[in-house]
Amino acid sequence: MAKLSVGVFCGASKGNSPDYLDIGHELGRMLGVRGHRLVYGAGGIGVMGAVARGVAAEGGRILGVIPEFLRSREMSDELPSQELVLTRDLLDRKRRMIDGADAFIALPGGYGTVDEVVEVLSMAALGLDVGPLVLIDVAGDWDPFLALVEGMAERGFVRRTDLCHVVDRASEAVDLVEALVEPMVPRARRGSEEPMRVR
Ligand SMILES: C/C(=C\CNc1ncnc2c1ncn2[C@@H]1O[C@H](COP(=O)(O)O)[C@@H](O)[C@H]1O)CO
Repeated sequence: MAKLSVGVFCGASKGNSPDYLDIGHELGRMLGVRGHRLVYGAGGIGVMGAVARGVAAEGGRILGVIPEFLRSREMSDELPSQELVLTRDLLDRKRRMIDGADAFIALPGGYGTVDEVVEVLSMAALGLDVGPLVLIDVAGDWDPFLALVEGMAERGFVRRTDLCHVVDRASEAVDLVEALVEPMVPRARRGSEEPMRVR
């Protein structure tokens, strides 16, 4: 199996149940064990931090991408060692993460997570070059979002409602991205900024 760069979108908050941090950490561990590189928003807090620490616990590789203005707010003391790209703003971060990943896994989160998920879905809907997207559902988290998409389709505003996959376990998500990316030619890495190492 080729080693992938997997973009993970998830909350900078920890949610209202320990399950969110647990599944984030488990996802990170799975990525590390399978030798995939985590591409994420460089957070040391919330579910983002749990995913990164999971990867680090298995000695995995991490690329963090964060706008300068979020560094002090989201990078925290518990941030594991990683390569870091600093971006001008959130839009630049999103572009860099999407261009730098072969596939995407989204855990529950807030506005930032939904923004990133919608970006990938709308790119796929337009036929642009973007990796497959798998959503991990912990407690019905994605149901309202999926209902919104179904509703838009029923009203004739969305043509495809099959542009992402939903699973409820970290291992299923990793299995699925491996299966979805394997038949494809790996995407060319874009972006020219040299990452710096932190910690
Ligand atoms: C403000 C802009 C766009 C819409 N909002 C966001 N876009 C991208 N990233 C965001 C946005 N709001 C928060 N974030 C960051 O995403 C990460 C996860 O956030 P969550 O809300 O906890 O899911 C975290 O790093 C947030 O800071 C203009 O481009």
